[in-house]
Amino acid sequence: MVRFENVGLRYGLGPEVLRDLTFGIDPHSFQFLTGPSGAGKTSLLKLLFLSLRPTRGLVTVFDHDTARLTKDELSILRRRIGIVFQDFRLLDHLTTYENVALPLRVMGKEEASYRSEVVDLLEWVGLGHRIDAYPPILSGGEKQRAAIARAVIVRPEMLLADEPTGNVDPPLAKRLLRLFVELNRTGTAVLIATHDLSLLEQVEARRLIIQQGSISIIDPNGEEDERW
Ligand SMILES: Nc1ncnc2c1ncn2[C@@H]1O[C@H](COP(=O)(O)OP(=O)(O)OP(=O)(O)O)[C@@H](O)[C@H]1O
Repeated sequence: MVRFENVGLRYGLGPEVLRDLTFGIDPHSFQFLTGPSGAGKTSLLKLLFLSLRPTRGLVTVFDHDTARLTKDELSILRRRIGIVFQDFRLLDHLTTYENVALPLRVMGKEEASYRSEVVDLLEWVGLGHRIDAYPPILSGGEKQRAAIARAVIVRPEMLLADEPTGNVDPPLAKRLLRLFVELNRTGTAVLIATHDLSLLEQVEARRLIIQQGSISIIDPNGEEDERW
């Protein structure tokens, strides 16, 4: 589904913040991305979401060499990827319901075909009472849950989440993790960037560890992954 070969990234004329990344993400797989603050997790997510291009190396997503794609082709590929940004990126002039329904509207679906699904999902993430509220009056944790609901509602082929439980308490974090696990069971490849050790302990999954811009991989058996 995704393949990185000797990928490096620098911002402007600065030092390389990611170097020599070689790894892959399989369809239907589940993995965590961990590492100290500033190690390069968000930068790696941006490469995966095709919002940044590498300064060297090869990034292949859904069998496309991303360096050869036009802007329009990139945005078509991006629709197959769901993302939960660390800063949520909800639209303040739309209600919680409208924010979550937006990707379905953009896909041209009729509201009657998705309304109950959106409402059910909002109730599941504990936002049933916030359906008609606008983002500026939501708490950080409520915004985070709305952002997660917006990313999962379309059942993307790959879901990327940047610290998706950073603003909620442990029981709610567990519930949100279950949502990601369920989504993964229905076929979505999931990658969750997190510092939260208790989250990592709840699911036996592959770990991509970024340290000082380099990657190492631990498979669910606790051994170095030999495939890449
Ligand atoms: N737009 C940018 N311009 C210049 N440098 C940047 C930019 N974005 C990130 N960096 C630098 O790249 C490095 C990696 O940052 P990144 O945000 O990817 O780390 P992170 O692992 O996600 O950190 P955190 O866990 O704190 O969110 C840092 O040194 C950061 O200062």
